[in-house]
Amino acid sequence: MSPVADRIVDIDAADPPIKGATASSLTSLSDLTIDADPELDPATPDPRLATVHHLSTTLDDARTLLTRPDAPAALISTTLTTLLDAIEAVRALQVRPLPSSPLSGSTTSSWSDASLKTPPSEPNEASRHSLPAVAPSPVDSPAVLRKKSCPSSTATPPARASPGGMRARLYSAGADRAGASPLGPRPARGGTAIHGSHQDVLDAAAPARSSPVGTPHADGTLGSTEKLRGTGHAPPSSPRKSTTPALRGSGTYSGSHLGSLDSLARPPSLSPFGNSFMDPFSALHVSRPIASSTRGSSVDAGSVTELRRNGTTGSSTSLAEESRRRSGVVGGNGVGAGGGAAGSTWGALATTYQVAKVLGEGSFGETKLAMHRESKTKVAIKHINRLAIARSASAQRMVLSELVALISLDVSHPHICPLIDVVTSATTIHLVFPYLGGGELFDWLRARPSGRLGEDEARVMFAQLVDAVGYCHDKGWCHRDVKLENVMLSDDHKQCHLIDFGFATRIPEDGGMLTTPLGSGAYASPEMLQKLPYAGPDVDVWSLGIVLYTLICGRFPFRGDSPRELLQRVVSGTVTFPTGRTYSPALVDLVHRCLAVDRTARITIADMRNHAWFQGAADPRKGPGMGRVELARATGTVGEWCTYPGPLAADAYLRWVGGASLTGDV
Ligand SMILES: Nc1ncnc2c1ncn2[C@@H]1O[C@H](COP(=O)(O)OP(=O)(O)OP(=O)(O)O)[C@@H](O)[C@H]1O
Repeated sequence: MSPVADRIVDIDAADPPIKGATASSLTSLSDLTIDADPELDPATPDPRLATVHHLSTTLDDARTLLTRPDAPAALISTTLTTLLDAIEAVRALQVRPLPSSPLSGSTTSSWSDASLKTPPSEPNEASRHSLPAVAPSPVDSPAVLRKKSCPSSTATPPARASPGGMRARLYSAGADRAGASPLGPRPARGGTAIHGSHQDVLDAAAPARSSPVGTPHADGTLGSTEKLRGTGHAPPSSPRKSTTPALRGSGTYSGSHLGSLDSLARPPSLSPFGNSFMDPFSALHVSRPIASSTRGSSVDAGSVTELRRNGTTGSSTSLAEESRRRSGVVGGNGVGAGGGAAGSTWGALATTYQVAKVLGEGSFGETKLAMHRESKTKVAIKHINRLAIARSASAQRMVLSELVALISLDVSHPHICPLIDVVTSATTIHLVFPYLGGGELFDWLRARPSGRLGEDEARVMFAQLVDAVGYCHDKGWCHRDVKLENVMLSDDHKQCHLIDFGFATRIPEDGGMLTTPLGSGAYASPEMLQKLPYAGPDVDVWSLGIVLYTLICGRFPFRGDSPRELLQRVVSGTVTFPTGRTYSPALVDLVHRCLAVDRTARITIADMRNHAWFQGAADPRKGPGMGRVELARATGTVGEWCTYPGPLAADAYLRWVGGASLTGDV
């Protein structure tokens, strides 16, 4: 069943349903029950539903494609283009949620301890009532469209223009069931193979690519982590990865390099792929497997900078510059073609958002702070350079994964940073997220004088993360890149939010196994490191164990001077805690259960929720800094409205959160 089939779409529920205008009168949408616009000829299919449905079927197709590790590059490219077009078409409908909604229950998973449940909704009530009125859309006249299931659709009709406002209330009717697939049945088998050549990067026998900031250092202090994907060469560089010094560099397994947390400042990354082994630009650059990269145990940050420079083609031209230079040349393989805003540059984006400073640089472009013009809400916009990804099926697959996963997961979990809008131009895909001002958990932890958290503090943070990951699993997705760098913090550092779903994939529902080794070195499970099959949730639990240990101890549990050494230590099953401090037995037990080498003996998320370490704790999601945004989402309010499709409801979402004191200049 498609996601739309699980959901009900009400368009201007203030209108009484018009009897008789049901599925039977909408021949091309025969399995829909539609209470239609009285102004609409009952015999005429409502193009809005077809547009929404087209997005649904496109998402289904994309989901299916992502289960095929061997999917042809051309098909990935076409699917991505089709999905972007479909999103753009729905976005053009200007469907908006209403400021109130008959809400279903919270979508967050429950903890065994009642005290760990989602906070009450009272504070949110006030914010709901303070919402500004939603301006009527010029698109449509009132109608109620209730959708029960989706037919096939091949075309994306244009939005129908008519006087009056069309407002949509979107809420989940069934997609939030635990384990229910918002995109239909789970794939029979197999994972998301990024790219053929990328599957061999985890050969533990291969010499490490050197970096001082890679993964666990020999003393276990925090270096940043290196993703275990791809061929290991650095793509064309840009001098900035993040505006804040942080350990996100081209990490390796170098371990003889000792240093304090402070001394291991993250060097500016030269790679749009940051710390990744994966090559998103395989067509642009000759693959350089890890084995051929510079080896050695440790180098300093400057050395790494040089190494990474040398690992590129030597071009210092940033992707953005290259894109600008070659504007209009994109689309060779279809990625640059199409899109509702294709042909323009950033015009469509500028209409809605005022883009400001660069926050950091991701794999395919910069992430920038911006302001939603109407609500004055701060957002973070991830700009994905279409030229850059057009050259690489693996890069397009990552973008496709992130889009499909985030739209599928919607915005209904308080600790997953939601995708709230997608704007497409000829040269760039803009993914819009709520702005999270607290930075990465990694940086925040490292900046603390002690470099670690006490158990009570860690429990609150970790519980949120476990809840987020468990939610993904319940929805049939595994993240596969859970790490401190992919957890963003709210302004007050009380709330954490999982980001970066580029490695996310569907969990095989038939007990099948995933086989693609992905992830980040320090957080990679034994089966990832050994290129063994895995179920999906098991690798996320391992990564959570690494996160928990690191939060408490201020260093990674495993370290090695090479992938082989790291692997040896990982599979040894020996986890030691720094001496001189005391740890509760429950904590030690939980860490050991998460880091069980045998993945079948590893604790599950469900059992983690019942674990003694969480018992009797205060609600991990109740923090003094929890703001209206989080409250709204925690109670399911905004999430329920905006549950499908995420980008569709961006405008209303931003209206909703707009009052949450995010009104400063950007
Ligand atoms: N919602 C957000 N609010 C504020 N800053 C953000 C947000 N999302 C991402 N950032 C920042 O933007 C930068 C790049 O973003 P992001 O990590 O999403 O890119 P990426 O392409 O996924 O990176 P990676 O190379 O790890 O795959 C990071 O430094 C991150 O701190």
